[in-house]
Amino acid sequence: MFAIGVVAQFEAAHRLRGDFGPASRLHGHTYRVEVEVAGPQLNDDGTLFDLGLLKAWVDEAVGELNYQNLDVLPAFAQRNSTAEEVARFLRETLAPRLHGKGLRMLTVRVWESPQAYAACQWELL
Ligand SMILES: Nc1nc2c(c(=O)[nH]1)N=C([C@H](O)[C@H](O)COP(=O)(O)OP(=O)(O)OP(=O)(O)O)CN2
Ligand SMILES: [Zn+2]
Repeated sequence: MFAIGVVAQFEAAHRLRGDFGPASRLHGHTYRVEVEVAGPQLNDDGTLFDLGLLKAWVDEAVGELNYQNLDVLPAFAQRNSTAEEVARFLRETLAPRLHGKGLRMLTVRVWESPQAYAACQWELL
């Protein structure tokens, strides 16, 4: 299996509903996003998939969240804006573009701080 990945960053505010202590008040994070795709075969040009295209798609998806209050976005209307749900949003945005390209697995990792992350893995075939 081969894998490639890109990294992006965004700033956003949110509050969590539930028993999250200070995190139930409005606050912000500098989120770090890591997106990896994996597959068994390289193309004739020696790549698994074009890193530039992957980066452009990730930047576009992350751009929808940058400098937003996550809680007022339609994507989070019925969901707590946890790092897991941010990872889910990015997976749901990216996966349709990645299907049918010989890739097997999409992994999205969302860091809320340098110490804490949530990840979402999705089979692409
Ligand atoms: N499973 C999850 N748990 C929590 C999430 C999450 O996304 N998934 N998010 C939060 C809050 O967003 C919170 O802002 C994070 O707070 P905390 O873990 O306390 O981290 P801090 O850096 O703000 O605090 P330190 O104690 O200084 O590390 C909470 N839980
Ligand atoms: Zn938070």
